[in-house]
Amino acid sequence: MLGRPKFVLASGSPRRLSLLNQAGIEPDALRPADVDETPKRGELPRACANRLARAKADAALKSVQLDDELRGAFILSADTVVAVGRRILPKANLVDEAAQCLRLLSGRNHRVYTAITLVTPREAFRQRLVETRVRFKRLSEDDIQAYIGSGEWRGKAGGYAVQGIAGSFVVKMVGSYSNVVGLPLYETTTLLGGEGFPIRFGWLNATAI
Ligand SMILES: Cc1cn([C@H]2C[C@H](O)[C@@H](COP(=O)(O)OP(=O)(O)OP(=O)(O)O)O2)c(=O)[nH]c1=O
Repeated sequence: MLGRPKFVLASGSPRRLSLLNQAGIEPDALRPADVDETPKRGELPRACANRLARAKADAALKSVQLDDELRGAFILSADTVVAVGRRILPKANLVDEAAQCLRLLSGRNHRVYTAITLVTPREAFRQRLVETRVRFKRLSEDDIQAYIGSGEWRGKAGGYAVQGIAGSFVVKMVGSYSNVVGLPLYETTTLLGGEGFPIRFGWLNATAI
């Protein structure tokens, strides 16, 4: 019997790997793509997420094509963008960037977009864009400084990680939670299943606590 098709995650994000694992998918290889993630001038949030997910998939495909073990694998990439209106928030790497993001998000609604790109074994590209609306409580300057001290914002789009302390900032969320963390699990598994990748939860060992 043929084994399951190979699967490559084109991401260096530990969150994406753990979300995939949560859905019962263990990648055969990780191929993080080194792409310039700077939004283009005037680029809208959805377009930016779509473009970057596609660029990560393109880069991973090039590396997979050169690898005898992985050729013909399914490849999945993703990009998460946090936006207030048309404005794309940075992936915060500096304290000032994170503090500015949090001041902007305080007491307001924002949107989190994750684009996923799937490359099939026949090298067809499939793309999905998922949107989640999030409302934060009002954050005092003390809240912001305490959060900055946690360091949890580092490398995160919009300067926060909902899976940590910032989960308690959320007054309301409309849409997928896993999408905010970085990989929308319903859309990912549906897309993969629709392209013939076996999604069989029966194979799983239960991990929920
Ligand atoms: C909003 C939010 C983002 N994030 C993370 C998800 C992504 O890892 C990151 C956004 O950056 P991305 O550029 O989407 O991903 P990445 O550079 O971390 O990984 P790769 O390109 O290799 O796949 O922010 C959280 O972990 N929690 C959150 O609540």
